[in-house]
Amino acid sequence: MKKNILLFGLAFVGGFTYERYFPYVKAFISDKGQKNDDHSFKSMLEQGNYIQPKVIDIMHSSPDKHFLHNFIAQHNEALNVFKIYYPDKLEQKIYSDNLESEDKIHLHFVFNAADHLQGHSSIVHGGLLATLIDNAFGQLSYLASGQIPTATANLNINYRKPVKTNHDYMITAEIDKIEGRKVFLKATIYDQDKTICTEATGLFLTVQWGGQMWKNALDKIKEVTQIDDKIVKIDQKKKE
Ligand SMILES: CCCCCCCCCCCCCC(=O)SCCNC(=O)CCNC(=O)[C@H](O)C(C)(C)COP(=O)(O)OP(=O)(O)OC[C@H]1O[C@@H](n2cnc3c(N)ncnc32)[C@H](O)[C@@H]1OP(=O)(O)O
Repeated sequence: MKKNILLFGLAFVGGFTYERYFPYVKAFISDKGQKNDDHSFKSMLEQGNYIQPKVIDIMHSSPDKHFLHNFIAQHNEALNVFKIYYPDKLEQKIYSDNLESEDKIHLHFVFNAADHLQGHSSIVHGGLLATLIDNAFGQLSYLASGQIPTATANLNINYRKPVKTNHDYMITAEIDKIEGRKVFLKATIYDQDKTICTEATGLFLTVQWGGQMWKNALDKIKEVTQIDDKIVKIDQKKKE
């Protein structure tokens, strides 16, 4: 009888731990099923000490996926490359809730759209570019406003040159200014020769709704990071 209770207890704790942490641990160790891990901007970003935000990996593997992550997961063949980068210094600050207003918050987002996303033949649909820019702005404004959710109030896009399918492009998005609840942003899409293909500006306003799943994902990262820290400390003690 005691043995059965013990086994039941172990199964419960094991199941709970698996359910709670597995998606997040998996996100850290998996290759996220990317068809192509390489792209034209990789060495430039590595040299600039850019890294991929862990929260994005987590959204890919988490049941709380939002629209773009669902879209990518469900249409695995739509984007050959989908990678978001920001300065490595920024990551540590975000997870330690230590982001300061003078930190120059920006991100780079490399994408390569497959034929599935063409509008005209071999040209990426402008609506997809708007979506990618909108999402980049959403992420940046969320971080810049101290992890308060924001909503798109205004988005302006100038399509200067066609963006081709099956080619690598980089979106660079940055904060222009912040005035109270208003976050003003700007973005540019470059091709591999640094030619500007698309320019955008946006106004995002902080809102009371919609941010809980991102907050949960960030909290999970903090928990997993704390677990990692503890393992590192235990390993260090063993060596001493
Ligand atoms: C690393 C990553 C971490 C994860 C990150 C999370 C990623 C998430 C990514 C997902 C991203 C997905 C993103 C999405 O898809 S968000 C979904 C699409 N957007 C919406 O659904 C928003 C719909 N609109 C609204 O709900 C309201 O209109 C909002 C909330 C925007 C403002 O209504 P609210 O009642 O709150 O404010 P207010 O009207 O008193 O105005 C306040 C001030 O703002 C000024 N104003 C307002 N509108 C405009 C305008 N259009 N141009 C210029 N100015 C404008 C206004 O004049 C006033 O100025 P002032 O008189 O005070 O000077």
